[in-house]
Amino acid sequence: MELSVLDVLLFIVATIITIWFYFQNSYRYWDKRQVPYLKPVFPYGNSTTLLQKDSLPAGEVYNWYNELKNKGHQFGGVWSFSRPVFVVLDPEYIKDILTKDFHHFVNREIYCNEKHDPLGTNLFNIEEQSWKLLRQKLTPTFTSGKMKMMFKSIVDCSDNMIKFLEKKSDADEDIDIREVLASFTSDVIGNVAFGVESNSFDDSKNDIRKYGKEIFETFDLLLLLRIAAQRICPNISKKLGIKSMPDRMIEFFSNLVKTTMEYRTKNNITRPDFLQLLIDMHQEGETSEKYVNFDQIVANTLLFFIAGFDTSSTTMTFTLYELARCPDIQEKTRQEIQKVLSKHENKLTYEALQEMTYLQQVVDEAMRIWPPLITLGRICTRDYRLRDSDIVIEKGTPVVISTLGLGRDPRYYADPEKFDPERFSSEEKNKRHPYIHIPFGEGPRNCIGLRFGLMQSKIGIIRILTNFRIHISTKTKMPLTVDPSIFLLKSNETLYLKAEKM
Ligand code: HEM
Repeated sequence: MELSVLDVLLFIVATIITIWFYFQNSYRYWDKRQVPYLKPVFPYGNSTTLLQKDSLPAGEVYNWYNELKNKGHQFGGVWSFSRPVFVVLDPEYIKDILTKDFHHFVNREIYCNEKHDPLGTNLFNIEEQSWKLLRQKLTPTFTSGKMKMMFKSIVDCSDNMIKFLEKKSDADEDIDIREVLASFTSDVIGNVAFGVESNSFDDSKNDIRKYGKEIFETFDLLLLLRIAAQRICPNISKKLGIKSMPDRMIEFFSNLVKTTMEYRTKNNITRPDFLQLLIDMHQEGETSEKYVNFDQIVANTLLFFIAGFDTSSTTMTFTLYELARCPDIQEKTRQEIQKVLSKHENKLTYEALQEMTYLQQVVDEAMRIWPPLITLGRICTRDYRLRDSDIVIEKGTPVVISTLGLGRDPRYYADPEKFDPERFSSEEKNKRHPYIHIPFGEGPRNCIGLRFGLMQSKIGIIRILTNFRIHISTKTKMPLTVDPSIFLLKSNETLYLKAEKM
């Protein structure tokens, strides 16, 4: 049977009309459930940031937070394309979802395909029982004892950064501080996750740094299409078997782990790092409950690298930005550091770090304004009735929380743009709901690397502040603004600093 042009045209029109009806039906979802909502636009729903050039959807949740807040709501419904999404604003509801009723919200809605992409199946992505088991196995890797063991490696890695900054200071050159800190954290995580002694300051094109850049800084149309497909029909996109990263990247990291494992086993070498802890678990054998297989080792060392290096360098970048803008606070922080160090024979030790309480306030305040992960997400895994209401969040509904929105909400922080570490004194902290400041997430699925992330960020800041006075270069366009196009926080402007030797 031959089809005429008219048949084809009729088919296309019928398909468009069917899709349109499907979307319109979905756009009645929140109204039917008496949940306040933001008006959607066909076919994007409320994901209109996707319309912006070079834009991924990270910033949209912040916009949803503000729009719902301005209408006086504590929660609300939106649509990502045709898919209903639940946005939570109120800290007490956030506490229910992340902690108290966690068993209804165990998973994240992240693309994860165990069959086709074993290396994408890491702790961040996997679900339910598999997640629970792996989290139990990996938790002992992040105890304070293990952090103490890795402390010296991090301090040693910071030497190269200080040497680099000294050269820049002598030449009176501007410093792209984000790039410097990304090199430092890339060296640290390369060292503790893969056992590689890299120096990104001498060899800025080394492979670990190169792939790190690629993971976070490459915009790719395929990725954008995949996100759109996932949101409209997550089950179908899962079955397509697309991998989470390019084959050559997977191959590079698998080979790196394989070679290091073989070398250590053959030469009977052990090192104080994450990789060693995973190798030890692997060597316990399949019958042990601690056992992790080779793919799990690669997937999770890679995850530590991805989750650990950009988040920490972002924390340091924005802390230094605020300290450079506020010389008095910079001086106060330096004085505390020097006072504590003098009590510890001028040695930077794990114990000395724990005593620097003002530094912790400074980092908290920087993460309030600039949380490295601006959105937290969960997927409802069992129907859930919202406290004191008849509203039921149905199984399969994505739930999102804006850490950026909470941190900049004037209801919680007067003059939210102002950098003021006093907001995190114990007295001030006690006045606020604890779920307003959650830069590491909360509940059983919070950041497993919190201790490590804070430790390496503080070490970087201490090393810089004890060697240099920092200033904003005139080359920096101020004030910095948030780039909504990527998953992790970044500013639209490059932050250039000047470092003055002390
Ligand atoms: C300052 C640095 C860091 C920040 C701000 C940060 C922030 C976060 C946030 C917000 C989450 C999501 C939590 C939630 O959904 O409730 C997370 C999860 C995670 N982070 Fe971090 N992170 C940092 C450093 C690290 C480091 C250094 C590592 C590893 C070495 C790491 C590994 C992970 C992992 C594995 C998860 C997923 C946990 C799970 O699903 O069980 N993070 N992080």
